[in-house]
Amino acid sequence: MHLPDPKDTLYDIWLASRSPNAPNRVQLAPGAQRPLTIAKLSLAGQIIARCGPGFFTLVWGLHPIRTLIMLALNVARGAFPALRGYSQALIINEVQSSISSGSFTWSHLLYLLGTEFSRMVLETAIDSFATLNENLVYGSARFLIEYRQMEQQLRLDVPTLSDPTTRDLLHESDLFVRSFAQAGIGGFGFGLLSPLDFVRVLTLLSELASHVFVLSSLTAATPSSGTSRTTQLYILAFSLITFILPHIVAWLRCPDSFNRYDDGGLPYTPQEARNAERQEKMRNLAHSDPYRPEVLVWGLGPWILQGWSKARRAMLGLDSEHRGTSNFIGQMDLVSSVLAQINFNFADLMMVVQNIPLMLVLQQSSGALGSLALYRNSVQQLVFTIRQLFTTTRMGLQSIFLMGAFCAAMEIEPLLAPKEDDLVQYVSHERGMKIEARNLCYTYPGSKQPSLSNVNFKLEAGERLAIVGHNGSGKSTLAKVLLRILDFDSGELLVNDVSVRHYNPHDFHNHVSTVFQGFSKFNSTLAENVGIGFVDKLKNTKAIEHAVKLAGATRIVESLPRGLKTRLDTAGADPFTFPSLNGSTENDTWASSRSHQGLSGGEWQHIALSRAFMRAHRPEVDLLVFDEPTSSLDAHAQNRIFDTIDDISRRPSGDRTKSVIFITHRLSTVRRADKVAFMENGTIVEFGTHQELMRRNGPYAALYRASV
Ligand SMILES: Nc1ncnc2c1ncn2[C@@H]1O[C@H](COP(=O)(O)OP(=O)(O)OP(=O)(O)O)[C@@H](O)[C@H]1O
Repeated sequence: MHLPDPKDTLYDIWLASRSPNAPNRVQLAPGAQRPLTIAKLSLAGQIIARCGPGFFTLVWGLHPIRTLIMLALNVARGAFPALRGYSQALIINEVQSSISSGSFTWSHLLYLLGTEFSRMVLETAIDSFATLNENLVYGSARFLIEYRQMEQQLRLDVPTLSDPTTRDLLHESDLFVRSFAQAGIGGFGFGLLSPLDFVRVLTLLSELASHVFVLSSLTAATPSSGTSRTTQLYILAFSLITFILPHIVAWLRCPDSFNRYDDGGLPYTPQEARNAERQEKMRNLAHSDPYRPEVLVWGLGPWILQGWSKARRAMLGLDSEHRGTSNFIGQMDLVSSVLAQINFNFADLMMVVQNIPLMLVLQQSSGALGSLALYRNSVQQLVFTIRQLFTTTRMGLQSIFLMGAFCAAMEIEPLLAPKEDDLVQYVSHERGMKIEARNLCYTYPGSKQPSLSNVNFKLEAGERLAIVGHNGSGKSTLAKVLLRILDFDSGELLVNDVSVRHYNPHDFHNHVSTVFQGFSKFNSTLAENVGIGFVDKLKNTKAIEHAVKLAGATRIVESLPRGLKTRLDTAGADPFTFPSLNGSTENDTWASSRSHQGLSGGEWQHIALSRAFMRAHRPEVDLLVFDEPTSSLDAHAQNRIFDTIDDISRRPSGDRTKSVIFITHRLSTVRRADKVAFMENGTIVEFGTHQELMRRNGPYAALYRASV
């Protein structure tokens, strides 16, 4: 049993909360409910102690007065149902006694109804004000939490996000954020309880207290009846038991239905998590446009439907296939249905028994009908409130763990960010970036084979390096390591004679420009697709036109119906529509959808190159990395791109100002490089000028001869 240690971080505590109870069970799926054990309660206590005060101060600081009003009104709201019942019972009692005494008048009845109506108006007014006030407090808190989450998400780098445990942490942190989405709007969002919903607990407690008060005053109503206090207590206890018993029997039949969130929205067991994942995967395959051609060509429809329906049926508990296959399970079904019937009959019986204390109350309160109705209503409400409190507390416990995940996620530091003491400011080199790799090794998380092993090379400032090699030899991985997208496991990478790990990646990225092999295609305008290469100039049409010209894409732009403003159709490659970054007023989706335009693979490559050229020519950029920049371009376009890269990376006088690395399978372009690195099995096996390597007559020479 893990008990928190003062040295444990929030992350450790969150991690411990996910460990299963029994040693042979698997780790709880992200979002799965923690079992109710002493150890887990102790962890929950630690989370509250560590991140509760900070969190609540944060939310409290948004609207202190409104939050106070919200708390007070939620206590008051709790008394409303009992008050309502009480007031309506009084009316019935008065009408009953006036009829029996012969003094009934319609005007008196109207007066009573008028009083009740005024009470209702007042209650509604308070309720509306409370809701308005609450929405404001909730809205601000929701924004703050979502903002913090977005801010942190954007700080995190690829290695941090590749860690499976970090991904689980962020998943739970996201559930916490989602719990705010519907907080306060009738019920708990996604079956989750946000910390703001804790005011509901106040309401429930106050509701509970008011029902108990009404009930005790009813049973103690007529001392003249001669019933002792003990008997009155017995009556109350008896009626409570008769109302609670059916719930207990139902719980014995199916404890899970009481334990879990009742919207079925969250996975509970690892099996459910797997089903949820499969269901989602199949749904995406069915709905997503980019997969459509292959779904059709390979005839995947039935397979998708079958996979989805199996997972979905299991999620919805409709999996009769499993139930029908085994005799034992069949028998269990029979037992279960008999139990259900017994439970049903039992509930019927209880309805009869529940009337016994009612009769006693009726006898005590001189046969007042209002009291009878009030009594019955109060007991029902009381049981309902107790059950709600139980569910809320259970959900509350889970929300504490999710809050722990959120707070722990906020503390994650990006893996590539250097510690403050190690930080070195990047200083530009006049001739470009100088790079030296010493025994670089890297294995992707979860992979057994290293993708880079003992990579050694040296690139002087201003030099051009071509990286070539067979598929899967590690070229793109090396490019990502050099670009500080990925870290390396061992070895050294010196940039301008300083270990690259000392640079802040954000600072370092200001000095590079690149085209990735799998560059992004945004479902947005052409201008935005290019402009995001240098966000500062996103609204600068001239800068975008210049970049487009450098990439030789002017003809493409001119051929489009709305030029730079044409929305590029990615055929769903981008799952979400790229938001209008430049605050464009083009909000007529219908009109813009008419001007959607698809591009060919080569045209898209021109757009990606334009994006890189948005900043490539800037003086602060010291390194250009192109991963297969011309793989889809014709020979003329390819030559023009390499000429442009050449122009950009030197002054008019001819002096080099930028280092260039390009990865290519088109070996005819390699002659443009000063050095060639030939990669095999994750390492550089040959390094030198094209002529040197040809003279060596090794694997590079063989590949060159085969391809040219
Ligand atoms: N995200 C990943 N996770 C695990 N392994 C990966 C990942 N990406 C690449 N690899 C593996 O790393 C190795 C090198 O891949 P890389 O993409 O660097 O090769 P490449 O030389 O660029 O290939 P190509 O010429 O086909 O583009 C391959 O064996 C590949 O399977």
